Parts: sequence; C-alpha cells; structure tokens
Amino acid sequence: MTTDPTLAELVDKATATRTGPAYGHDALITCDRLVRVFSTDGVEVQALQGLDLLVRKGELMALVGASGSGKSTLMNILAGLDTPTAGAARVADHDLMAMTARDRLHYRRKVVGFIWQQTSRNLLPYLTAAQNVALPLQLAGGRRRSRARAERALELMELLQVADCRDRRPHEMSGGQQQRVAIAVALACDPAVLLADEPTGELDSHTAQQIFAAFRTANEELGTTIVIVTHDRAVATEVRRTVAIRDGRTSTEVLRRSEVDETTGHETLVAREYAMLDRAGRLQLPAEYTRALAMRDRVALDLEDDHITVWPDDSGHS
Ligand SMILES: Nc1ncnc2c1ncn2[C@@H]1O[C@H](COP(=O)(O)OP(=O)(O)OP(=O)(O)O)[C@@H](O)[C@H]1O
Repeated sequence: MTTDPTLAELVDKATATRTGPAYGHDALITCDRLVRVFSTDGVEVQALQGLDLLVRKGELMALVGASGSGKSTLMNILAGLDTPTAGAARVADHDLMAMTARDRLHYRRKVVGFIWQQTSRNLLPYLTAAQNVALPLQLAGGRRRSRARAERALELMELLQVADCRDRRPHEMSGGQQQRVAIAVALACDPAVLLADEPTGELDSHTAQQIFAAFRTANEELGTTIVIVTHDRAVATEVRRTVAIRDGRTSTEVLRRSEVDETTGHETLVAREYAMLDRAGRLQLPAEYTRALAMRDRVALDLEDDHITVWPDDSGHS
C-alpha cells in the first residue's frame, strides 16, 4: 500500500536534492551549461550553446567536431584566454568566471599548459630548446635557482626524448621535435592540465604518432590531465575517451576499454558510442538514426525494466 507523502517528507526530499553534491564536484574540469556568444558587426554567433563537460583528474582525452563547432572557443576559455558569456567553468578549483587579471596570469602560468597547432607559435625562435623550457620556470618566479631550472628543463626533455636538441634553436629542429619541446615547455611548471589545440595538425602521420606518444608519456609518468582537440582520426582512436562537439554542445562520446581473450590472452580495444543526456533529461538522437525511421517532431517513449524505447509517432495526428 502506498501513502501520499507528508509535507515534511516533501520538504526533506527537496532539501536533500538541493544539498546533494554539486554537478562536477569531483571533476578536475567542469563546464556547466557554458555559453559563449560573439558579436561582430551586429551579428551574433553562438559558439557555445550550453556545453556540459566533466573531465576527471588523470584523464587523457580527445575533443573532436566539425569546423566551427566550438572546439577552439572551449579551449581558449579553459586556457584562461577568453571568458564565457554565461554558465560556469572550473578547472582545478579555479572559477574561470570570477578570476581577476592577476588570478588569470597565475592560472595561465601555473595551472594550465597550452600547445598550439602552429609549431612556431609554441617556442621563442631566438632561444635554444633548453632555454625555452626553462623560461616558464623563470617567469613563474619561486626559489628555484638557474641551475635547478636547467636541470628540470633537461629532465623534461629527456622524458620526451628531445634532450639531444637542447642547444638547438627552433629552426634547427624538425616540426615533431619542436612540438615535443613545446610539450616540455607546457609541462615545465607542473600544470594540473595540459591543453592542446590540433597539436599534430601540421605534421605527417608518423610524426603525429610520436607526438601522441609524448602526450601519453606525460599522462602516464607525470599524471597530467590532458585534453587534445584533434581532427586526426588516428589520434582520436588512441585515447580511452573521445568527446564530440556539435553546434556548441557535447553530442556523443566514444569510450574504449581493453578486453582480454581468455583463451589466447590477446588484448583488443573495444569502443562504444554513447549519447549525452543533459541534466534536464534532453537527449540528442543521432541524425542517421532519426532519418532511418523518419522520426521528426514527436516520438513515443516506453519505459522498460532496463531501457527506454523510442518509437516513431504513431498517433495519426499531423
Ligand atoms: N573571435 C571571434 N569572433 C567572432 N566569431 C568567432 C570568434 N571565434 C570563433 N567565432 C565563431 O564561433 C564559432 C566556433 O568557432 P571555433 O573556432 O570555436 O570552432 P572550431 O570547432 O574550433 O573550428 P575549427 O575546427 O575550424 O578550428 C564559429 O562560427 C566561429 O566563426
């Protein structure tokens, strides 16, 4: 027999919902209904339209999406180079909406490391590789002496297998070597997060693989959380989690896990695609699914024990 809840029970329930853990409370990166509107010449472009994204500490993940879907806009916000129009964004306990100019400088120097697509943009052309890697340490201040800074720079270059380039200037290195030195620069101050926007865009596929291996080394050896924007399908399939952005929102996610065959011991990577359900219960169905069943405007739903079915509209109403 069921009884109607008392007013006191309803109040308790509402309070419990309000005081429950906040969205993304245990994530390193939280984007909560993030909006970024650009206005140029009276025309508004909604680059981000309520984007939700959670990234946990220690993840190595890829962001993919068509040109203009909002990937760079998101990366610039996470890098502290741009501010959202609305919504909330937190990275390693820093509220990106509430930072002063001073906080922002500290954030960019110590909390995030950034790698751009253009190899030439990541390094100062008149400094050697070792000087480039030591520079962020110098700018960040602290008590590290110049010798200790040089040692740290060399350690990072060894980890990324570019120690032999230490005395070379960027134009004396290949594109792949420059990007690996750029990763060392970005890691110099031991950031919580490494952000890379198309880091392999200017490189051939073999060199792109080496860069990707360098990201993996940083992730595994130093525990750095890494978010990579990429068009490169090969890179996207090497990470455990690929999030797709469509029209300024996260639309689907591919998760990969290893499965070991019990008889042969052979390990294979199994991928599964997921759709994103937002906190209002909204779900974006893939266009190819809705097209295949001529679904538009209205669909019928049935709740089963362990799943929900979605049927084409059979109401006869137009
Ligand atoms: N500073 C800006 N001023 C006006 N519009 C902008 C600005 N930056 C981005 N946009 C617009 O916002 C939308 C998203 O752009 P964004 O660069 O984030 O896309 P993207 O997914 O990174 O694309 P690509 O893969 O081509 O780099 C686009 O329509 C773009 O024209």
